[in-house]
Amino acid sequence: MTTTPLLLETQGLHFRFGKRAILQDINLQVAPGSIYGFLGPNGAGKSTTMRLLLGLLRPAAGRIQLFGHDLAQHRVALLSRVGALIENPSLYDHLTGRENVDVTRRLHGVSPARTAEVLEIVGLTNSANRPAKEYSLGMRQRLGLALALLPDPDLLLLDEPTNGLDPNGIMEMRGLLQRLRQEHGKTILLSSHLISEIEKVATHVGVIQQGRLVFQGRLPELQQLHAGRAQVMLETASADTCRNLLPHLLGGAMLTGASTLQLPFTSQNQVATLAEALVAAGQPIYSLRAEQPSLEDTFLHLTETSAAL
Ligand SMILES: Nc1ncnc2c1ncn2[C@@H]1O[C@H](COP(=O)(O)OP(=O)(O)OP(=O)(O)O)[C@@H](O)[C@H]1O
Repeated sequence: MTTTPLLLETQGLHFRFGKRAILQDINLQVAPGSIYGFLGPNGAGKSTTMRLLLGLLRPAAGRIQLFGHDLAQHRVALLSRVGALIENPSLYDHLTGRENVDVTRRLHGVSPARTAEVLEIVGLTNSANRPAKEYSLGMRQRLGLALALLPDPDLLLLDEPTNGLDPNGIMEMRGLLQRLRQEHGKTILLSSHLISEIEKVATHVGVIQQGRLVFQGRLPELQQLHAGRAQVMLETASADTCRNLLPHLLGGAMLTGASTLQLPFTSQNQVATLAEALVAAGQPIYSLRAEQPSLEDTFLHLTETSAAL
């Protein structure tokens, strides 16, 4: 996928809970400086993968490499360069945002000046003296991120960081992730079950379905794959008649109703040629249009294809 050395790589990662295979042959490739969107429906194995990457679970087989080194052999040193937000952050509700950061800062042995820095990065400077119990869910997530940023990690692992946030909270988190990448040089692996979320922020995407990676690449590659799924929709009097009259143009079309046909879109010229041929054959055109399925639909298609394999 990339020629630069990878910041995070898994090779043939397998994991089982008891006899049940949860992850199979996961080969993640996360390039430095990327925002890698780890996308999959609920239960696909995103959280389990994150836990493996953090050394919280042990793989049944396979290797995890962080910063070019084997996690199993250099666990403590490598994980000291990783910040994580895995579930809702555990905060002391009666303490202020600043006090919450300070407690964790002392545990990390980081300099006192870092507290104000991380609060500033996550945009909580103005709310730093309010108790955490007064924070919105979005502010709590950002405070959790501030804690994760204390040791200035190179890699951030964020499991569904926008889950449960309102649209405003989602936008703030998105802006924050972009700043962390662009201004602070962080590499970010973030999971989500919503492609609409990933699409707005990720540079790379990995799609996981039922414990298998079914797509991995740059976001434009996924979008290209998506563009290739555009369809021509035709509404006429008799779909069957049109198909019989124009086998060279409509032979591969799918009947979606007695009067509707659908076929893969190849070019604008294809649509124009089809319109001319229908008119020449004396068939009415009630509507003829190229239609792009939603990106959500492509994502589902990817996962359905893999399920069928
Ligand atoms: N402790 C456990 N014991 C047995 N099975 C588990 C356990 N934890 C998770 N699983 C199963 O592992 C699979 C993957 O779960 P995981 O939480 O990694 O999925 P996910 O993609 O993160 O989904 P979600 O967004 O719903 O958390 C699911 O089928 C889940 O039921």
